[in-house]
Amino acid sequence: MRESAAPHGRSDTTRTSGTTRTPGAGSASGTTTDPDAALAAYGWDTHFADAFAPYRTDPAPDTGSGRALRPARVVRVDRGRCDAVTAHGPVRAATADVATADPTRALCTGDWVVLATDAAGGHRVRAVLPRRTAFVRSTSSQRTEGQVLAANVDHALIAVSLAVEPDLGRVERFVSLAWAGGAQPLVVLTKADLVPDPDTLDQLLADTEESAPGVQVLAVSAETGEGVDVLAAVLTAGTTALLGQSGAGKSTLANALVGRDAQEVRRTRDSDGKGRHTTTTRDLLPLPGGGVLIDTPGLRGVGLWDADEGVGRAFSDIEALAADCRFHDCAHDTEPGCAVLAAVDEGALPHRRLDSYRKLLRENARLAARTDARLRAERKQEFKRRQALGRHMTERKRGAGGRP
Ligand SMILES: Nc1nc2c(ncn2[C@@H]2O[C@H](COP(=O)(O)OP(=O)(O)OP(=O)(O)O)[C@@H](O)[C@H]2O)c(=O)[nH]1
Ligand SMILES: [Zn+2]
Repeated sequence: MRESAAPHGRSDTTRTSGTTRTPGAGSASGTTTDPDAALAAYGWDTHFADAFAPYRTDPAPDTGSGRALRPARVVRVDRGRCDAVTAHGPVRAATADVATADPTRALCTGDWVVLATDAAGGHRVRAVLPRRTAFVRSTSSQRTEGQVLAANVDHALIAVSLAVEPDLGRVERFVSLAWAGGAQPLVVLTKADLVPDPDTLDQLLADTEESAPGVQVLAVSAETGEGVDVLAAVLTAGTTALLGQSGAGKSTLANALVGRDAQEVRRTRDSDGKGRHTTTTRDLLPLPGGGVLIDTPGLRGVGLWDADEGVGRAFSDIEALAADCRFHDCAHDTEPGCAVLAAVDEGALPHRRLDSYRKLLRENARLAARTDARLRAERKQEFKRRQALGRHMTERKRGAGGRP
């Protein structure tokens, strides 16, 4: 809602909050900066501030230290712990309190959480604020299940290398995935310096635009810097996730956007944190001009997950044509009066694109069928476990004479 509210204010706070904190600033009393402003560099906005409000008034008696609960954004998750950033810098926190058997609800990069700190300086994630959006993918064909890759992503930057002819089917897949994840896609043709002929570059841009209706397509070169400023300006608000095949130039682009200096500053600042951990925010990078970049390894190879609507949006041109098919359940295959096939015959719609649409829908349907069965079985098991646990607890209480 207030997405465009204050990119400038945001970038200012990024700089001041990033460089003026000194070691030991963790003791809340010495803080003069508005914590909300410091967190804005990591994508904090009124939406999350509202979600956090009930915790803010909570004096957190259960921490036993009198310390207030704080908001933090998750940078990376590993077994039982996560790296997160707070208004006062990076922390490492235990995640046992928010453990869940449902992989689509598991804590992930980009989540905003409620952090409790005990008297000894130990941090725990107490709760996860409701996600605005989530990127979920299918993991493997054997154990079909959704895995959250990134949460609260506003834009998806799809990097496609111009070192080879762009694979438009892959562009379509990523665009579907972006929409399915609730993010606005943006296609970036990287390594533009490798296509010196402007006419060829224009043609490649046009072909890509045709495969991604309603999506901005930009050409950039990290090598020459061409287009990087334009891209940075597009990313100033909200959180952007980097998607794209291996070798597409994502890391190079991230470096160009973040700037080498910024990364070095961050690295030295990481050592300010308590303990010996070498927390880096590599997966969650505040951009110097505003906005946050999420670059997690998991996002790099992608399968669809519950992406029906995403595919529909990525192929909005085909879905619009389909409204004119004679049969409302037309498969655009051999049906008479098919408006989609007519558009292909007229040359208005590339056949390649229709094939790609069908393929992605089929793939998604296959996954959905497999998962439904599995999820049902899992929920049943979970229910049985809880029931057994409930019985066990009651029996224990009785056994110890602790009848309520
Ligand atoms: N000519 C040219 N080469 C580039 C450009 N950007 C990246 N490259 C090269 O492309 C290769 C891959 O770049 P990376 O940034 O590592 O690609 P990536 O997408 O992060 O790859 P993964 O980490 O495997 O996912 C490297 O050899 C880069 O030097 C560019 O703008 N122009
Ligand atoms: Zn049809």
